Amino acid sequence: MNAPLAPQDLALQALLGRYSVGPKHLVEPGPSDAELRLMVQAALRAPDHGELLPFRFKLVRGAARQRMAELFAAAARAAGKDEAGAALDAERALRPPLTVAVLARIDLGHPQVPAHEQWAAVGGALAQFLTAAHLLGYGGKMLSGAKVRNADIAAAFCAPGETLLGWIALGTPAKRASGPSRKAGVDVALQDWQGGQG
Ligand SMILES: Cc1cc2nc3c(=O)[nH]c(=O)nc-3n(C[C@H](O)[C@H](O)[C@H](O)COP(=O)(O)O)c2cc1C
Repeated sequence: MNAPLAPQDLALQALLGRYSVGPKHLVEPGPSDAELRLMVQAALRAPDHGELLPFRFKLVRGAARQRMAELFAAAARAAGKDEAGAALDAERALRPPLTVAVLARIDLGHPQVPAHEQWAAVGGALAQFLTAAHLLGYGGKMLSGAKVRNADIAAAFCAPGETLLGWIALGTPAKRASGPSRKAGVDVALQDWQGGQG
């Protein structure tokens, strides 16, 4: 019999088992308000140089879902899609039990923290948010697409100076996700620095 896993091993096992779960595999319920606050607390534990908080999570709930669907449909038409394509895009706004818009607030003139460090903090926050969702038993996937650059959509979600990164689809996973294995990834991502160039 295997020795029981220590709590820290269980946490690591759960961490290594996080895969994105796409909207078509997400069912009700989505996370509660208390769980969402925990997920944002986890996001706030990401490294953030200068504690600039260069991100915001905006919940799309209630009547706002229909408004987002209308914006998605209009963006699809503006991009030259027919009515069937527009309906499909509108459906993307309505399908997940909960959608969370992710916004970046990058201070391009910050005297100590360059933009790339602020973007790193945004990515860290996103990863922590998704991992916390997974640890709470939910599935989710970060999605963007050309619509994040649609002027009407960007204006609807962003305050001045903000960038719309995309939307996290969240819900209960209808099936166990097992995503890409990335088995070779560690050998690519982990290297010794040889002391020379590059
Ligand atoms: C900012 C951002 C935007 C993304 N946009 C999309 C997208 O529009 N469509 C998509 O299929 N995956 C998108 N992805 C990738 C998925 O969220 C996911 O990371 C990828 O499918 C790998 O799956 P995994 O998280 O299980 O490793 C995006 C990821 C990030 C960080």
